Amino acid sequence: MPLNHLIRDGDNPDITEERQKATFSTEELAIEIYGEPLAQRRREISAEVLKRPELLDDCPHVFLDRTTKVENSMKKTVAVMEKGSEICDFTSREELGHLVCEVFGDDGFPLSIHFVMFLPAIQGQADDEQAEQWIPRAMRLEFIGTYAQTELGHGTNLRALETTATYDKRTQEFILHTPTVSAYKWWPGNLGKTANYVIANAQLYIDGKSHGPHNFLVQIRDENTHQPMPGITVGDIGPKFGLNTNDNGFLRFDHVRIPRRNMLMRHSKVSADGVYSPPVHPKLSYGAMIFVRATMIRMLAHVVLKAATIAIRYSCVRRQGEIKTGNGEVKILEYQTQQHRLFTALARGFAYRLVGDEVKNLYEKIAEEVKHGNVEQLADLHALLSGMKSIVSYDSGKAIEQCRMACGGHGYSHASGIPEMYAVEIAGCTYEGENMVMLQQQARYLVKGIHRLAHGEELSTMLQYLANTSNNKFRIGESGVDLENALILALEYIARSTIERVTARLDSLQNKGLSAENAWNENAVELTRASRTHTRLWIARCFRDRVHRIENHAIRSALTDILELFLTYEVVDMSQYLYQGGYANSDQVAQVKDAMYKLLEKIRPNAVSYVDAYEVSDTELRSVLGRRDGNVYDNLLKWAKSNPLNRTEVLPAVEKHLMPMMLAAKSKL
Ligand SMILES: CCCCC/C=C\C/C=C\C/C=C\C=C\C(=O)SCCNC(=O)CCNC(=O)[C@H](O)C(C)(C)COP(=O)(O)OP(=O)(O)OC[C@H]1O[C@@H](n2cnc3c(N)ncnc32)[C@H](O)[C@@H]1OP(=O)(O)O
Ligand SMILES: Cc1cc2nc3c(=O)[nH]c(=O)nc-3n(C[C@H](O)[C@H](O)[C@H](O)COP(=O)(O)OP(=O)(O)OC[C@H]3O[C@@H](n4cnc5c(N)ncnc54)[C@H](O)[C@@H]3O)c2cc1C
Repeated sequence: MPLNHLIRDGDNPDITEERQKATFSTEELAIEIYGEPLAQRRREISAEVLKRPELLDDCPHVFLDRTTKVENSMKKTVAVMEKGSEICDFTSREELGHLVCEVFGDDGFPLSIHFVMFLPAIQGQADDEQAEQWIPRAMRLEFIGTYAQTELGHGTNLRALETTATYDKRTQEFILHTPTVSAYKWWPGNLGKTANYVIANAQLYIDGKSHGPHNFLVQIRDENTHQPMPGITVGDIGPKFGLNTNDNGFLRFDHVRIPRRNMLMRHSKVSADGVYSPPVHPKLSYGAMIFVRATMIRMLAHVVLKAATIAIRYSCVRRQGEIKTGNGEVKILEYQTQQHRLFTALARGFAYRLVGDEVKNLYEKIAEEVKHGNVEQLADLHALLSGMKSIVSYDSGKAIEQCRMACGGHGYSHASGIPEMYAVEIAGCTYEGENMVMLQQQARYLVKGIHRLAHGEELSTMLQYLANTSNNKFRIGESGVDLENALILALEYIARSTIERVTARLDSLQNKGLSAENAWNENAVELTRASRTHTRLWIARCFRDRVHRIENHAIRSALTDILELFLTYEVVDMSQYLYQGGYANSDQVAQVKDAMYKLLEKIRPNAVSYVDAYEVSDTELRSVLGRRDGNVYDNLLKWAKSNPLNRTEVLPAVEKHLMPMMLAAKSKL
């Protein structure tokens, strides 16, 4: 029985040869990633989808115009809702998530924000009576909802949002209003053409006094006719870099009245006679963002692992050039440069995927406490997620782009599937908080940590390494210090010294009389760097702990290679910081590089098996280059021939424009 369970007859022999080299069971690695029941259910769901043409695309979706893409996704949504429960358990987020990936891919679908933000916002922020009123109807899809916070003029600075919700005591209603063009809601997913209700974030006014942004449930389209409600102007914002199947929208309220009980009142309340009760923590109305920041990590990792699957498989069936003259053309994966760009992407994908599980679990634990009024750990969670969403979105984007370029010219074609993946993934740097802004949110927390330490106050678990000042010398190669430990300590030093340095500079500027705000802005770039080093350390530690917990020896060993590659790559990438304070010398950094290159060689025979074990079906991958069977060239030709420009030998446009021009040119002779 081969260790790689994806070997089939008729596959490209070059890819079969790769699978025969596996040194671990791909099935066991899949179980480690997904857990046994889910690994099995995912395969069953993928097989069921293949049997149902109504869930599959008639042609590659990149050949379609935007209107057809949107229509297709709506048609398939109905098919999923009608038949989906025969295929998967709708109460399991994991199973449903997998079905959605199979059927819709990455580019969006009509219910994405309904499930990802609208429902979570109600679950976290509605009081029990409101939850009872709204959640069952929303779950049954009697209507579709979205989350409308960002405005044309403001997305980051939420305190400056202009939409108002003014309480009218006389009628016990809120009046939602868009006072200026810059106050139009702009960007919410599925707002453009789909949603009936929005959770609108608006400045609450009672008796002329502002109480800051709060969330309100507002009906924007009739549930039966889908026409905009009175006082509502709504539409789609137009084509974007990616996510064009999603109808991101604009929205204007013209004095729209809603009942008092449409303000989400779990945390803050307005009584019938207009008395305002504030929440136990001022930022609890930002809960839906915290939820998405926590869950998006795994989603971003998933895209990296898909891109790595495509590029690694393709690199084993693509032959070009010789390493030793006369020995014949080699698989491009034999080149060290190719291994370096692809295996480091693979390592980041695995790290973010497994760490993403931990982040999700931590979020669920703290969210439950917050629901019961305990907000003690909210600041830690907010800081962690601000850093995580920024590092993972940006570094995943770089990894995906490396995968695309590693496929040469064919990577630039939509046949590879990677351009669309990149376009979707990179949006994660912007949505749920622009990365530079979020990194600074975390930097506030780090600077406070250094100040607490200086005052002898206790540090949260996450920051305790800041007190480890005895870690001041790189211990790579020393007897009794293994590679992993030396690298983790190096990452701790990088983070600690960077945070200390920027805090000292910040303090000294303030001591010289600069205002706190100006001192901050003068150090903003370094503060974001400090944030990055801290988050990369947190990911490294969390990934290491996760790998150490694996019981299956062969799988732990396979993932240890990936972990060590990840750690060496992170240290090399940030090695300039190791020289500050004389922690390391160039020979020691060269040792880390050597270890990294050895790991590339070690990982090479298992490369295809690592991505096979992640088990993304061909349906979901939507890539000619990344096909499981490795039969790329025949299928590239088929893909090109089937594109709409090839439907006729002579394009009507050629007949209409170019032929007359050429005829006219000839007639002038
Ligand atoms: C399942 C995965 C996802 C699937 C996705 C599917 C497809 C992908 C497609 C599309 C994307 C989908 C959805 C996208 C949705 C959106 O983008 S919704 C809009 C998101 N908008 C934002 O994220 C806005 C970013 N801005 C902010 O969060 C805040 O304005 C900001 C934090 C920048 C500042 O807030 P402000 O009120 O001005 O606060 P201060 O700077 O004064 O800070 C005061 C203190 O409050 C702390 N704090 C801030 N936010 C929080 C929070 N959320 N929780 C806890 N604490 C918070 C802050 O740290 C300060 O603390 P200290 O005073 O330092 O102690
Ligand atoms: C694909 C996609 C889907 C989205 N979906 C939704 C949705 O469903 N619902 C919703 O409400 N919104 C949604 N958004 C909006 C999104 O949340 C915002 O675009 C995002 O929060 C960034 O805000 P902004 O556009 O105002 O950027 P800006 O804040 O204008 O950023 C522009 C630049 O200014 C910089 N900048 C801004 N403020 C500061 C500061 N204080 N310090 C330093 N630099 C700063 C930024 O770093 C950035 O470089 C979506 C956006 C995208 C791209």
